[in-house]
Amino acid sequence: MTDSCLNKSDQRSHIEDGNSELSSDFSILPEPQHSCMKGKEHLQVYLRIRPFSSAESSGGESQDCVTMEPPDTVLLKPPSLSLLARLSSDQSLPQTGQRFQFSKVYGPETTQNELFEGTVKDLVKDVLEGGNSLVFTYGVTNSGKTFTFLGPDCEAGILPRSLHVIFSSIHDHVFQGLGVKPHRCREFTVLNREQQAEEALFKKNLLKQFKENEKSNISLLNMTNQTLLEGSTVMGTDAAAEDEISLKFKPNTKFSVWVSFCEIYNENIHDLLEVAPSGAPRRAALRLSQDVKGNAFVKDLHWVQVNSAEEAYKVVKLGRRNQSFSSTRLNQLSSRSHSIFSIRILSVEEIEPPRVHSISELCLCDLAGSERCAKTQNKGERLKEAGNINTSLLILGKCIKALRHNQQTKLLQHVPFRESKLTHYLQGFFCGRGRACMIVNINQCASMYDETLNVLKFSAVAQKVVVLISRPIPIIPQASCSDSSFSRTSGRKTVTSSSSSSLTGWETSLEDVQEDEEEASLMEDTMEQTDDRESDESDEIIVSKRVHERQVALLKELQLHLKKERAENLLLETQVREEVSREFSELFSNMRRDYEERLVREKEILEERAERRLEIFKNLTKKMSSAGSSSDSQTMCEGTPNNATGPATNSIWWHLKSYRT
Ligand SMILES: Nc1ncnc2c1ncn2[C@@H]1O[C@H](COP(=O)(O)OP(=O)(O)OP(=O)(O)O)[C@@H](O)[C@H]1O
Repeated sequence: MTDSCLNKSDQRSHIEDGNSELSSDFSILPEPQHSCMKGKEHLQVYLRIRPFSSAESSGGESQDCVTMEPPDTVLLKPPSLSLLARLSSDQSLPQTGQRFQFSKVYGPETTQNELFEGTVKDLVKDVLEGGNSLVFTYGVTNSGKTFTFLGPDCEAGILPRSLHVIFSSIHDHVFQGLGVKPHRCREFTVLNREQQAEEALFKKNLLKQFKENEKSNISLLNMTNQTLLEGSTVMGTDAAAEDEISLKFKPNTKFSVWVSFCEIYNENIHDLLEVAPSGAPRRAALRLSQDVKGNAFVKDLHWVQVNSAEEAYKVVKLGRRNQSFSSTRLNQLSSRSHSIFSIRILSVEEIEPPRVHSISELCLCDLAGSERCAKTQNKGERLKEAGNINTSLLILGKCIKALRHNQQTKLLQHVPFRESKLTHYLQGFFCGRGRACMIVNINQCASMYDETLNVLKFSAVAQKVVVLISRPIPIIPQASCSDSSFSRTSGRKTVTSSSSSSLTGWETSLEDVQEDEEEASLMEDTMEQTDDRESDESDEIIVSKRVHERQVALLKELQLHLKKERAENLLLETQVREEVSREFSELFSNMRRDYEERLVREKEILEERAERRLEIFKNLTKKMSSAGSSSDSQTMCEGTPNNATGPATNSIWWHLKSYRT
């Protein structure tokens, strides 16, 4: 049953793709109007400076280009050999350097734990409380993004630390059932027994694959001398009891945690948890779809339910193993794709059937590094990868710039979210889905000065972008089954708590549901499904009529309110349109008047000039006839004045010449 539900909704997604709301592309991040909005804040931008490697130190890379000015500023000075420095020395200009400000700057000595505590932990807390958050690492190749994101086992990065904190905070409140699963972008689906068995099998096979791969991982590690894929424990010995976040647990409420892992490689999305077809070099490309609200989600992406941080970490490692990375001149283990690890937490009331109260998400992205092909000396496939990486990062830059522009001026600029898969996927987080944080990584190498300067300039713009933070409206927990279900025998369709809440999200409200016909019909589909499922169970009346009537009355009242609001909006829009067209026609008629006046003036000037020339010509002919000398006139016709003919002839010759030119 749910299968067909999924199919239908998936088909719908295709249609929605075309109907997506363009308005969000012009997002100016308006004042929060929605009841679920919490506020707005600047995009948090943190800077991490990685230490020199021994090879870099001995190779003369250390030229004091980067100076930290704690807590939030960095000074970048050109090295003696950089292009800019050459220019400035040529022109005898002082080499001053540029200052950049961040939310906070973390120096080379910063430990992984200090960075996590100062940047991501707060976002994890927010997600555990029902919010949505995005964290992404940004920087040039070999700047330490993957180290920050994942890190070696002995120095776990932000991803394993987030998993550790999530599970140590919810400890014995993990919902281990497979009855509810995240669906699309902000919904969930209820699984029947068969589907639950399929989920369990998929997870079992995945973890089995992990075991099989462990041996080959170790041989890979020996080859590359990297530890990113090693081991199976989260954070090794670094884990501490104080890492957990204290939460207020509602009675009977548990947390169902699901994870997914995908990469964007050469503008194609691949599921890193999918087994590649035998012989195929790569997994099938997945589609980026949208729900009716224009929220992007990856269609057919696998979501795996995890019961512990260790289990989740195994999934991370397995996905990482499938990710595209290769050796370039600048980095032995360079990520050739943007990887996106998502953790969705469903807050579930443990009753029969389970009821979902909220869905929240922590999205962690490790972006591939921008690179100069002259420096990496990439060729063939690597060059193509680099081109795609640079293009998508460029578009991210354009989006950030346009968002910033739209916040500063009234004239809205198009935000090109859809020009790359990465920005399209992340769009929601820049337009009110939740909090966003960027960790900018730089290395201090003198040879990377120009690239680092560009990264810092981009960060300075990003730092000023304001993002809306919305919180999901919690689904009001219903006291009992009888309060939440409609009677079959009263001629209505059965709605279980799950279907009524399957539209949960950061921007779902009654308004959304009623406004959107597609959403409503989707809800009806779900109703039908549930209807069939319930029909097997009982025909009993399980409705509290009083509650039902109250809800119907509320619904009618809201509908009326909505109609009124729509009418008002329509009126306002008409007025605005009229005003705009009036202003434009006034502008055009003014322009026309101006042009006409100019034309008249030009005509007058031309006439005046023509008359003057005629006058000159007449005078000339008069003078010529009075001069009378045939030899003079002959000389004039040949175009050469003759000194012997006297000043009058010369002056005529000069006038004629100037008249010709
Ligand atoms: N804070 C740090 N402390 C110690 N070593 C670091 C640190 N950050 C990065 N490194 C080391 O620097 C090298 C490059 O780091 P990393 O692979 O994370 O770069 P990257 O930005 O992800 O590169 P790419 O974009 O090419 O994948 C690695 O050897 C890593 O171990």
